[in-house]
Amino acid sequence: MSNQLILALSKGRILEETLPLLADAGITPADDFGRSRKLLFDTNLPDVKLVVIRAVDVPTYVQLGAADLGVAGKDVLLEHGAEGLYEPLDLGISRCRLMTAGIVGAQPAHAKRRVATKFVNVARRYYAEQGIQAEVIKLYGAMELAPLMNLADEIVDIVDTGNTLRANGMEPRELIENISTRLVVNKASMTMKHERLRPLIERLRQAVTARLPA
Ligand SMILES: Nc1ncnc2c1ncn2[C@@H]1O[C@H](COP(=O)(O)OP(=O)(O)OP(=O)(O)O)[C@@H](O)[C@H]1O
Ligand SMILES: O=P(O)(O)OC[C@H]1O[C@H](OP(=O)(O)OP(=O)(O)O)[C@H](O)[C@@H]1O
Repeated sequence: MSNQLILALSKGRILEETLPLLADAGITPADDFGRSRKLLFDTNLPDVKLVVIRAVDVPTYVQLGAADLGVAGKDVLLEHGAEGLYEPLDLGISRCRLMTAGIVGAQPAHAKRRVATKFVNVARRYYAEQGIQAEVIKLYGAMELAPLMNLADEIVDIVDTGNTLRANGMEPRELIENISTRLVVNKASMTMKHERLRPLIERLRQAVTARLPA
């Protein structure tokens, strides 16, 4: 393990909300951040580097110790599994819900419910807990299209405003989990680099707390 602390950030929507939070915690990326094709960045803190990767890859980097810490949606963490990871902090950003959804008014047409989702592990677990037989179909995006094209009876997906569902004649059904973005830490790093990780986690914790309504 190197002497650097590597923080893995989720690209996209989460990144936009993570950067102001990092700034509040006194962590700012080097000047070229966002202006180059680079993926590994220095910060104002000499021993902290950032990597910016796809959201689904963050748990893998942190679990396997390529990164010491990571910022990832709870949806992604539930799907990946928690092995080798601590989750010390809810960052309170990118809030949304993981839900089942279907065509407005439609009843599942098949004895074994066909469910399209990119969250296959979450979906299998959820339907098993409900005692519902489900055939889970893996998709990588545009889940809302699947019931319209009769590929599936239902989807499991992220819902925020509900606009995407409404725009496609669909309705939210059951809540599976409330989602927000979490800080995750590699378990071995937490032991080996505790002295340097602890103040960093504390700075982030204070930045999160400062945003809570009084
Ligand atoms: N509509 C939403 N509102 C709030 N948070 C959301 C919403 N959609 C997704 N999220 C959260 O943001 C995370 C990343 O979403 P984003 O749409 O940027 O990436 P993605 O489409 O899953 O990733 P990629 O572009 O790499 O395929 C999700 O894992 C979830 O935690
Ligand atoms: O309830 P809403 O406010 O409409 O948000 C839900 C939508 O947001 C996410 O998609 P996103 O906009 O990130 O697009 P993508 O995942 O397909 O890239 C998610 O996959 C839903 O489709």
